[in-house]
Amino acid sequence: MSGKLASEYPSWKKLEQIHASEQARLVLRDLFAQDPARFAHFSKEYTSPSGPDVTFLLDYSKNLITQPIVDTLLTLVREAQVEQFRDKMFAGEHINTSEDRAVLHVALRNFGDFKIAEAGADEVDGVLKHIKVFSNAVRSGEWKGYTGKTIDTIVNIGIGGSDLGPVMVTEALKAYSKRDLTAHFVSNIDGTHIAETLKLCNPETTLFIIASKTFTTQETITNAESARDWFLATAGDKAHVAKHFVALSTNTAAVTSFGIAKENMFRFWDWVGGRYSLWSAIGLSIALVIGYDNFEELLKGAHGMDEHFLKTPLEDNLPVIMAIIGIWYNDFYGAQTHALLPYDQYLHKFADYFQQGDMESNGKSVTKGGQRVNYQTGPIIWGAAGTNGQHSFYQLVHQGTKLIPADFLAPATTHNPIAHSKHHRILLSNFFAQPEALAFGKTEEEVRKELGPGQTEALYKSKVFEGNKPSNSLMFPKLTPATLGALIALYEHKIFVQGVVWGINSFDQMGVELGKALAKNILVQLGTPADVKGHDSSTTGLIHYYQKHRKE
Ligand SMILES: O=P(O)(O)OC[C@H]1O[C@H](O)[C@H](O)[C@@H](O)[C@@H]1O
Repeated sequence: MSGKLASEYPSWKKLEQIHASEQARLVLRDLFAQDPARFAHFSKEYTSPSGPDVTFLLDYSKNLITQPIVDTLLTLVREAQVEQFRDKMFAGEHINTSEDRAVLHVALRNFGDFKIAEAGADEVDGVLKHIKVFSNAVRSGEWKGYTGKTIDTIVNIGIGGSDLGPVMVTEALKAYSKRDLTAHFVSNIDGTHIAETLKLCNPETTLFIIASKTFTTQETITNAESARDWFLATAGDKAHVAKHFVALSTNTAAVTSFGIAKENMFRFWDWVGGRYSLWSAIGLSIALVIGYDNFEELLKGAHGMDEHFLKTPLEDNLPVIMAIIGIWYNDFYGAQTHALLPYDQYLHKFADYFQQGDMESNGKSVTKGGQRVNYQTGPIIWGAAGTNGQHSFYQLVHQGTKLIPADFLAPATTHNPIAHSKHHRILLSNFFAQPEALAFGKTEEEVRKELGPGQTEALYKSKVFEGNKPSNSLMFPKLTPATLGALIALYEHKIFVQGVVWGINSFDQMGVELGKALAKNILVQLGTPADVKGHDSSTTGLIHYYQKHRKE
């Protein structure tokens, strides 16, 4: 984030040379054969330095790396001044330069530990208390709807960072949820999303949570207005809105003008980026679903990782290690994507969540100093929960032409040990088998031996697995709130490190603006063909087609 081009660092050139000269020798079969202690050399166990117990194992031995490569990548991290920028972030310096803002999601889970000098950082505790009191009141049934009934349904209306974090975490921690409180999440402007959700709700027992940092997002405000109309169609009196609508926002004026009382607004601050906001008031739906104490465990688990990131030497620093491995493939091997593959059904939204977390952060092509980069920045993030992916896209990962680095994640113990954990043992056998198959493959010799003579050459060849496909494996004892908090923070800091090395601003999102502006312009032209002006022939043709075929 110094704004310098990463390719100008001496170690970048060195890494290019190493890649060119060593690539042919970076073969996992050989690397493991040469070093029987490779696992010990390239794996680390994390233990939370404070707060609730969190441990996990990061095995990064199945990567196309050697110690000199790791050392050179760490030098790159030093040359890019990652440690200095990390310290600036924790101190509240305005490292989001384009918006002149601090980047302080770490302050939301700090519990008075690090000293942070930024307006609002001292208000975090007050908001947490507000979340605690409110979520307890709703969960206990003390908070009543306008006809005196207990709330049994919550609907979070938000999009992007005001949706994905709560969705991912409430799914991930479903085992901790209050089963008689149903949670829905409405994000899409497509009326189908709110309409189908409202069919499942009773206005007397539903609480709407309007989650929007800016409170100006078109999707969220439109959905919130439709929800309010639906509610008032039954409730009648506008005064009842106070019992059924709360807001999570930084924009008090817009919240009150929507009709939500000030005391029903949960605040946060401009130094919380949308995609880093689940730790803030945006987490209210999480606290409602899993209870405030579990929400606090999530935050404390993340805080432990913050401390680890802040205080651990680079060579043992897990976010740094994951970041440099990613850079190695992204920038020197030309890998375009990175797959997140949790072998845990509860984590089925993990990749969706980090699509925004990573791609909105590091999807930039200009440095902080305004120079066009001459290397690859953020990877395409994708993935799905195992074993589902094995039956759809793993074929390409194993035998396709692309290099797809992947992270495999799994808990040692399941929350659902049905059939004496038979399911879990089968799940884990796949979790162990896939990285092994990717790394070591199957040689033609092995295939020939297996099939015997007399087969076509094409058949022998089609059954060869080249192997040498890299992956990280991340295993933890059980998916607890604190463990999840630590895992999310691990990836957040990985993204930070990569952004600093690439010299980009990971904390703005200018790239989403153009489409928004064009859509606004088009919205007022949708009436008649004569209104459609100023577009290329393709866009004009598409709008005309719509105008010809619409029924309403
Ligand atoms: O929370 P809001 O202000 O409604 O913003 C919701 C989302 O809007 C935009 O799409 C931004 O790019 C996202 O980062 C943000 O999370």
